[in-house]
Amino acid sequence: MTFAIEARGLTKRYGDVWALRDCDLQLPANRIIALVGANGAGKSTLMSIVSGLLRATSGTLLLNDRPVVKGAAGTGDRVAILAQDKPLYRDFSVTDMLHFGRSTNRVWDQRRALSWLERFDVPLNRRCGKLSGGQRAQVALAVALGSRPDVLLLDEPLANLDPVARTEVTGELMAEAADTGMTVMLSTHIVAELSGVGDHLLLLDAGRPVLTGDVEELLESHLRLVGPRADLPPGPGAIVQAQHTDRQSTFVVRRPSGVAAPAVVAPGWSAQPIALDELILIHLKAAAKTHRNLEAAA
Ligand SMILES: Nc1ncnc2c1ncn2[C@@H]1O[C@H](COP(=O)(O)OP(=O)(O)OP(=O)(O)O)[C@@H](O)[C@H]1O
Repeated sequence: MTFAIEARGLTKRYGDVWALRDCDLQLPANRIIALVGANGAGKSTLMSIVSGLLRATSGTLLLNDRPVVKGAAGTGDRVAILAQDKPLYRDFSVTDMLHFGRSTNRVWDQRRALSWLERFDVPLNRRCGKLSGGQRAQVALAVALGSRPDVLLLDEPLANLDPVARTEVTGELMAEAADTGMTVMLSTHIVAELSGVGDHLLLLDAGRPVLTGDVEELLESHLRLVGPRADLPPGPGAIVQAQHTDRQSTFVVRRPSGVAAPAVVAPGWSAQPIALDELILIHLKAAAKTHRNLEAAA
């Protein structure tokens, strides 16, 4: 199978700071990948390496099966990155920004860039410096889309958008990905508003992937089991979290893929689904506990 983005042992160190640690990743093509992690987790670093702007300390990164070399990202593949500080010229009108996009990109799709701006009612003759933060984000997105990338990397693109625009943007990006075969990787640390943002998840913690997979599959495979005090949960699955009182135990388990959730788990036990934002927080807590244990053992 060809993955849009594949990493093997990918590591990036800035002096003694490990931004990425020995990451193995396989991310599918033609999807919206939500790259989630706390501040400093390594999201921007990963995107910069994927885009060819930054060299990894060690390891390999493949884009559509071809190695990415700094300065020549995935030879033959078009990669667009939209960094956190959206690069727009304040004195340029929106139309000027599209001319700029046309003159600085090998491939340019004016219709695609324009239809994005029209879709979001961005005034074309207004100077970028006079646009709202959300409108500036839309212009930067339109310029990135105009370059017809195979892989579009968006670093915190939703931060300046209101909740309605956020949902619309992610919906439109999913439609664009379906129409064109583009893969989108979109970073965010707004866990509470993650629902519907991506169809594939990559959760980074302290430079390491701690959870990755199809969002629907992840939601289906995780269950919260509540029952009488027990050392182990009933049924199959890896324990992600265990909490106990004198009389009751609560486990969050990740069941093997393809195993349907049972209607009744075991006598006295109940099973509940877990929302995505909660699932992410549970995995982050589990990862932090593992780090603490590893540090204590070292
Ligand atoms: N140029 C640099 N020099 C030294 N350390 C750096 C540099 N860039 C990033 N780092 C460090 O690498 C780690 C990962 O940073 P990165 O910017 O990739 O995280 P992030 O997940 O994108 O964070 P945020 O959500 O805050 O943008 C952090 O500890 C950061 O301080």
